Amino acid sequence: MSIRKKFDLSAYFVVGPENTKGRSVAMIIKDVVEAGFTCIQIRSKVASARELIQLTREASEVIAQAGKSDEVVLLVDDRLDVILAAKQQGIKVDGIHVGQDDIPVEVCREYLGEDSIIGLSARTHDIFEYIKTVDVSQIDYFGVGPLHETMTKPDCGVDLDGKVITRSFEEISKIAQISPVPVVVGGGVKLIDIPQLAQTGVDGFFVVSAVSEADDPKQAAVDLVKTWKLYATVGCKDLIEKQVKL
Ligand SMILES: Cc1ncc(COP(=O)(O)OP(=O)(O)O)c(N)n1
Ligand SMILES: Cc1ncsc1CCOP(=O)(O)O
Ligand SMILES: [Mg+2]
Repeated sequence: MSIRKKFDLSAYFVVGPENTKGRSVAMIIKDVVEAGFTCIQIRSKVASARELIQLTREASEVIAQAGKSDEVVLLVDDRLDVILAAKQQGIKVDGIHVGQDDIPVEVCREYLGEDSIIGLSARTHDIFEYIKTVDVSQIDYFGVGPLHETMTKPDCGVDLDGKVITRSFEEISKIAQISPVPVVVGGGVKLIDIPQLAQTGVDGFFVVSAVSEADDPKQAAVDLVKTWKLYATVGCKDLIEKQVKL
């Protein structure tokens, strides 16, 4: 079965060489894959096309070595050219994430085919109306955020007036209810946010710095996955009892 039909967005790690404090991107990806993250996105605004292809290759190998090529998806941010080159070189890459000003999703679908995953960042302005009405026929999920302002992407959530709009848990719950496709939330997400985020009904969280800048990325990733699983799968009544066991 195509991975597009059964992928899991719950724990999503976005990373590039500018995020790792000089440490190996591949080693941190190995940590998060072993910790149980389900999606990996290669994203760099500084790496060359060839560096991005190499990072994609290394990520794909790390996922394969963990025996998780059929369950952990590997996406690349923005760069359809990089994905096409990687695929031509035999690298298993599962799709692309694009934003509102990036290459259109219809073009991505045409070049990547029906088995690839395409994620789209939701528009900031009038987000509820946008999510309810935009054509989602070519996309597999929405990226929504930020939860908090973030130095990793200072322009995330900038509205028409230039101000950053962050999303409350109430707004995120509403987005989860109205969205016709799965929703993943990121931007400033830290471990402390996970219990409330998991209870909003969204399909997952995405992080960069909570893992990539941690002293111990593996432990940070384990804590995020464990906490998400705990809070996403229980009802409010069970929470007090379960919290004791955290
Ligand atoms: C999962 C996820 N959601 C949102 C984004 C942001 O993408 P975009 O709006 O294209 O901005 P850049 O990441 O390209 O700066 C993302 N990358 N991943
Ligand atoms: C890639 C991206 N897209 C929206 S916010 C963001 C960066 C989130 O980084 P962090 O988890 O460090 O706040
Ligand atoms: Mg983009």
